Amino acid sequence: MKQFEESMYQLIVETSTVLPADVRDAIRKAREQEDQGTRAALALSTIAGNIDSAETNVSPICQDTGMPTFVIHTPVGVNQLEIKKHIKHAIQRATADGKLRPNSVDSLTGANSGDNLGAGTPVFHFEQWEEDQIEVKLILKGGGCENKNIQYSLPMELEGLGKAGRDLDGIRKCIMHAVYQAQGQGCSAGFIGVGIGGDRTSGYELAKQQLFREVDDVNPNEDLRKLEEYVMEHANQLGIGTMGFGGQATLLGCKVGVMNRLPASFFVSVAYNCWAFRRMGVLVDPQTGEISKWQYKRGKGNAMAAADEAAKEEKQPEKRREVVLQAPITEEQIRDLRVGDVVVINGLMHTGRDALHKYLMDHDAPVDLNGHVIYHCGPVMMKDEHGEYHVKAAGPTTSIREEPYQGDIMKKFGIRAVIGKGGMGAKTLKALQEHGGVYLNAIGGAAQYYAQTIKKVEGVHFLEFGIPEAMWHLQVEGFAAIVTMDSHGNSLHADVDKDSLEKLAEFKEPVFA
Ligand SMILES: O=C(O)C[C@H](O)C(=O)O
Ligand code: SF4
Repeated sequence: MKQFEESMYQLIVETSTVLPADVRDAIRKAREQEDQGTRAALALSTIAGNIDSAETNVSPICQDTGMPTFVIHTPVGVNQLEIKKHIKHAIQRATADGKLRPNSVDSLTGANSGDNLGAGTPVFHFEQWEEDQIEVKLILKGGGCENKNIQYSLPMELEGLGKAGRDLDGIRKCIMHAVYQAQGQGCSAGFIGVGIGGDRTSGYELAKQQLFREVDDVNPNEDLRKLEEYVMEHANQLGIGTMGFGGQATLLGCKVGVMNRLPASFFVSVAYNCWAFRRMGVLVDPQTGEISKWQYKRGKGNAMAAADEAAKEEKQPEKRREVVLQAPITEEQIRDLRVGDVVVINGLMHTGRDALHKYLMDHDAPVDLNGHVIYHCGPVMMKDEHGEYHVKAAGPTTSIREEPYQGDIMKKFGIRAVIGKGGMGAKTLKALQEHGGVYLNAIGGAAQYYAQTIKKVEGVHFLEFGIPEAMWHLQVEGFAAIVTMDSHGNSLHADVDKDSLEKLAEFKEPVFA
């Protein structure tokens, strides 16, 4: 079955680098709804360009290639142990080739296995079926959107929505709340899978299974069909928008499944997936190991940027202030920036995420950070034959995880700008004001777009933290991001959160009585 391993390799590469047609169509529709020149439209056009680049470069759409999760149906008699072995080899190969980021981390020591294999990774779900082909479906769901999954236990009281009971209307409220609480942190506009019932484990599994449904399929259960339609219409009125920048498109898909529960339990489990909704499937001939059919309409050759050009001709984008900065940056330059400005960075920036922030709290930095820029990013890197590193994908990670550390670290080292996505909280906002700092929101998932701005990897520290967590020193040119938190106490994230909570409260009255 040598060919089977090759087929699995193809499936993994396609899933990581080519967004399927139904997802592309949903993103296209979202773009049509946004007014040109708004922050949301700008973000969506970057996303569209990024989707095209990933396909052209055969490189990851987003640097977080997620938890590889395989759902496999086999004819009776097929050896499932062999299948697992071949898939594991294919995963190792795809990781070595820079199509997957090494993402399997020891939960106690923090050690990265380096090849995406380890206890519990990848995830396999096997089922037998009566068909004569093997079906393998794969989803690569990143950590940022995984963190926005949520499970409700009914009855309960929900922020903005009041009591949610054990009925269809209570479920409706949970789903609306799930979209609200994700804000832009899971790289909205997103897709949700909802599982009603089960226990805590099977409920989440059911929610994830829904993500394998096509975006435009119709739920055969009449109640659930109505619920899905309601959510699609009303969640998009919350005004969260792409990347939480505000706007019309917040949710691109909602799929709901139901299963039985215990009398005492009533769970509503929601799996949130970012716009970089990477899932694909294949049918494989068990004799030859070759792919006989792709299970979703593929996105290959279905360019996103063409729509962009058409849109540009219609309306002229609104002008916004653009400020070019190069580190070291002065406090005066930072105090001049306001929410809404576009900052273009040239020169040096340093990556840092969870492990580095924790480390810097009680250690010195290995390089001078005074006036410098920290980028919340865990890139995909490849080393060439001369030992030099090259960036394969490098979008931002969710910044809020650094909330306990960020303000202190900026003050301690004189850092002037932090780049990430999803925004930060009150503690950081206060520190930006006191110290003279700025938060720049990059477009989550646009890993190819940002990789192209990185001209050279100057060096690296803390490689022992693993590739994503290491501190990479990068030379960039034309790295653009939007000021969403400034040194005057303004936060776009706080504003959007407040406005969307008010809108959420408008959906308090019962709909499905
Ligand atoms: O781990 C990453 O690079 C990104 C992560 O998926 C996130 O959304 O924060
Ligand atoms: S960075 Fe955004 S697009 Fe990438 S996996 Fe995380 S949530 Fe998804």
